[in-house]
Amino acid sequence: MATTETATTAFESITLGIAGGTGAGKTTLARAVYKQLGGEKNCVYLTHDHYYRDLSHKPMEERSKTNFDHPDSLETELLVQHLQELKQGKIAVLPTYDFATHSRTPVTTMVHPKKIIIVEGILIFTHPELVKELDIKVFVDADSDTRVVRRIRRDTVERGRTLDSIMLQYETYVKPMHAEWVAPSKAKADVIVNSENGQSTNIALAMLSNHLLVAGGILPSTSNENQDR
Ligand SMILES: Nc1ncnc2c1ncn2[C@@H]1O[C@H](COP(=O)(O)OP(=O)(O)O)[C@@H](O)[C@H]1O
Ligand SMILES: Nc1ccn([C@@H]2O[C@H](COP(=O)(O)O)[C@@H](O)[C@H]2O)c(=O)n1
Repeated sequence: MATTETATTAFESITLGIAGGTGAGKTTLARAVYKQLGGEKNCVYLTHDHYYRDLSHKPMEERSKTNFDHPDSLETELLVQHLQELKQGKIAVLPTYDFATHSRTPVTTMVHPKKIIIVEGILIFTHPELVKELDIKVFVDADSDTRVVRRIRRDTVERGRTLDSIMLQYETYVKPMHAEWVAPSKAKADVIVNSENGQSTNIALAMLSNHLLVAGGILPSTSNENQDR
């Protein structure tokens, strides 16, 4: 049957949301899926981390005492706007963020719409408007001891933090906000991945990649369910 395309036809894309506590392995899984699906050829990668509110107008001491684990610390409405623009086939201009200074950088990234949009962040399942935009929701789970050890390693190496500051921030904000916001948001997930277990992560990667390649129209379905009889 012939189809009629109009200028208002929505761009067909499928969105994958990856949530989970700090250090759970969200970025690792999201990057692996992105790579497996052909990288920038087929995918856009959006990290909620780049939407932290800019604190450059505040003194440094005040900035570092901010609760970055509460949903209000992020400009999620801008992420939703970008997601909607991409789904409508429009270009989106994304912010970037500097964890060392707790501020947005002057650099923006222009991204073109792609068939697969990957969105990742600790709090992405806590915002109803964002949840509505996600077709597949994955929660990456790991024990809190595992996550805190991973975070210490990462934040000292990549985010310019001291051990004392990481521990203080963890006790004051990260742990209580995880219990209040992140852990309950697991109920929104379609799939829960156990990142303590390498095999679980590998299986999830293979299943998600296969599903997205077909659902995103990159590979034809091998199922004969829909064939004419
Ligand atoms: N399944 C895993 N097994 C072992 N280490 C992992 C696993 N997933 C992530 N890591 C390591 O833990 C650290 C934090 O992972 P990351 O993906 O950045 O977590 P998140 O984005 O959830 O904060 C990284 O150093 C990463 O290499
Ligand atoms: N200026 C900031 C902003 C955020 N954080 C912490 O980042 C964590 C989320 O990132 P993950 O990659 O770990 O998921 C979150 O727990 C915030 O505490 C920060 O330290 N400084």
